[in-house]
Amino acid sequence: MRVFKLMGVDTVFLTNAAGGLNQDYKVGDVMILKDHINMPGFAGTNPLAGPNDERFGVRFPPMSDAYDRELRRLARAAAADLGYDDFLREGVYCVLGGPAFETIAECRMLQQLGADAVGMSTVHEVLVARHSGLRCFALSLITNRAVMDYESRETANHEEVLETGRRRAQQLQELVSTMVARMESHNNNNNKTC
Ligand SMILES: O=P(O)(O)O[C@H]1O[C@H](CO)[C@@H](O)[C@H]1O
Ligand SMILES: Nc1nc2[nH]cnc2c(=O)[nH]1
Repeated sequence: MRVFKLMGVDTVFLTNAAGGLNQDYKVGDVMILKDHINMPGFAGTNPLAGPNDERFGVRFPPMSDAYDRELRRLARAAAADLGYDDFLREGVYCVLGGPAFETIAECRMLQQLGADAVGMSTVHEVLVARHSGLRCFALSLITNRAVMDYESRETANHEEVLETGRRRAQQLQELVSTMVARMESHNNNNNKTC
């Protein structure tokens, strides 16, 4: 993220595969991140720990505005125009350290804490990006449903994650490229009026 910042990048798009905790979510849904829970951060694991590099940002950066409101609005509009409303969601992503998938008790706890999806990435990058003042937009593909029921015979597995990723890849590409095209056209129009 810091190299991007030094290269003059101002906005980053992040994507991940995640397990669905929200009982309304289905495998194949695409969730716009509106917020996150940084579980490793509760135990002091944060990429911003250690001496602050003032060239990039302040010691105590806010995170209540981590996921850009305007880009989320743009994503909802682009998804509606592409006919993706049926599988578009907006919710809270919780990061855990991995690499093991969650226990049933952990999934139940995360759901009660307000998380809609659980994964192992993205939040570290967002913390560093926001510290540097980059605008962030992130999407989770719900690749599997978190196992929440002691009667269930299902288990999370990486093959299902990869398979769901392959199934939605083209639509995710379409969503991101439509957003980027609209951002470019917006920027060009603004430059003309300046
Ligand atoms: O977060 P990404 O890398 O998209 O992938 C998620 O899916 C993988 C597990 O199947 C883990 O790598 C987890 O972090
Ligand atoms: N932690 C976690 N990461 C995932 N990545 C894809 N699915 C999952 C999941 O169920 N849990």
